[in-house]
Amino acid sequence: IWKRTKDPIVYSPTFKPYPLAGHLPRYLPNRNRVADWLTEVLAAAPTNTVVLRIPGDVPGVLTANPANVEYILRTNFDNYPKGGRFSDIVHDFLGIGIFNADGETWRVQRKTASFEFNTRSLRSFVVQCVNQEIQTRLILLLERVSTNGQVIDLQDVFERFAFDNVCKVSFGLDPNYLNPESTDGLAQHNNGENSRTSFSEAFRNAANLSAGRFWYAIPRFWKIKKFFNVGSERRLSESIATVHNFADQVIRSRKKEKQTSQNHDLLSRFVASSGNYSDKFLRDIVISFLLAGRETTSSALSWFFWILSSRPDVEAKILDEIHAVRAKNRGTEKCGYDFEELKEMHYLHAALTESMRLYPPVPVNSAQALKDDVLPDGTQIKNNWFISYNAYAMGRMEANWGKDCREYRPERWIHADGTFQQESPYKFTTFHAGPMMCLGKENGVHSDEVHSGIHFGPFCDGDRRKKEMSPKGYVAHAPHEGRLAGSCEGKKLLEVFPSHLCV
Ligand code: HEM
Repeated sequence: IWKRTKDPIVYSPTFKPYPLAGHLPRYLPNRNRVADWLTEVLAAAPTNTVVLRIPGDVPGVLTANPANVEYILRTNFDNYPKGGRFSDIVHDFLGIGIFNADGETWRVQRKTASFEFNTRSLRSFVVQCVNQEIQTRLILLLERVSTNGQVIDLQDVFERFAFDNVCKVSFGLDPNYLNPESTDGLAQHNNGENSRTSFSEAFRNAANLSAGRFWYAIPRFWKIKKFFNVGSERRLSESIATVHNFADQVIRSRKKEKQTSQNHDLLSRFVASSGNYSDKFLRDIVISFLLAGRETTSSALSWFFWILSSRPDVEAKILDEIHAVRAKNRGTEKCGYDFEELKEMHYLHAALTESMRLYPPVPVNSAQALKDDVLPDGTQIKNNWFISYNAYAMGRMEANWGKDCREYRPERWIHADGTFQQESPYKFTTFHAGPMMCLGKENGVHSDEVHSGIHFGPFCDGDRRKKEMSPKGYVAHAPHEGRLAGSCEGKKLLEVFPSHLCV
């Protein structure tokens, strides 16, 4: 048996599989601490890269090596689409939306979306939506909780805050999920708004249950549950149906308004663009955008405030910087910040980036090889294998960040002249890199073009974009607005939530 099953694959000497069982016996005792376990595995491997084999699944490569990451995300991009392994799992929910698309289907969405993300009008719309959400909901909620001495789940609050924002920007729709009238953060809606509430809840369930499919010890076991329509799969199909029905209604009415609409949201922009998209295609696009901005933003904010709760020194520096910028620009009495002010807050930028280095909202990202290949560190990869880069582990590799890699130290992002200094996106992979880099990141595709040397040629209209860019090319980003909310009126968010943050 041993001879017949002898594996021709070359494994890392520090991460050998068991005969037949592969790495399953190593994975099972660590399945409740996968992120830390994989960090240990990758840190011990000579090139921070290992081959993984779980019986019943295709083998794959895990890496935390920036040279390998650059190779798969940029140099040999065409050989590493998302592929069927990923797409199969999320297809029910995302369809062929940008998050789940490859090839021409991805390119079409990326082209329109990246153009729109760099327009001044969309950026102004984002600022307007986020400011409104902060002033009329978030601050009211936090103030009331603080006055009453209540305990709330801050991650839940941020999730609702992010969902309201991203719905308004993507859909032109306000679900009012962060309702200040509700002390536990749960929206209590009246009759007319019930469908919006159930849409928000259904969206949350659909996202969580779809993600749960990745974590089965027996890969594809969820397909059996889906076939019999039981348990989590039944709940998932119900949630998806609710989301889809609601989205379809909005899309139909938006198409009717097409000629008269002055809406600035992304859906209206896609409807108004020259592409004659089907309702289903538009639905897939919008759902991907909702997913893209919702949990990423709330996860980033939750970890950031959790870290700050134990670092009063960093909190004090952030507040000093905010006060200095405010005093310099327009005194202390006004709330809200514009792009130019945010750009002056280098320490705040560093503090947030450092928190996302250690706790990236998207900790793992995968692609699938189309052809056999050899990565820059010599690791062999075969056709159809998956390849994952592990952003969580990458933020904790001594080879990437030095001996103090596990320390939270915003100063590592500050240049000698006091300004924020970017890192290569192939080393700081929190926002992905290469042509598929996150569109929600400030500087959007531009920062990546600078790092990767890629020009978006066929997908971007350089002239119009240049005209519409602000003088310094800054792009709106929901978390910037959110995280400044607490400093309005001089209040410190961390005094409001001393130690009750749930993450
Ligand atoms: C802290 C906040 C965020 C983080 C850490 C983040 C991270 C990421 C990552 C890792 C990806 C790559 C995903 C993949 O290809 O599998 C991505 C893609 C994307 N992000 Fe973000 N994101 C954030 C916020 C946002 C926001 C607010 C939006 C806008 C609504 C957004 C829009 C997108 C889009 C459209 C893509 C797909 C790009 C493509 O495939 O071409 N992101 N983001």
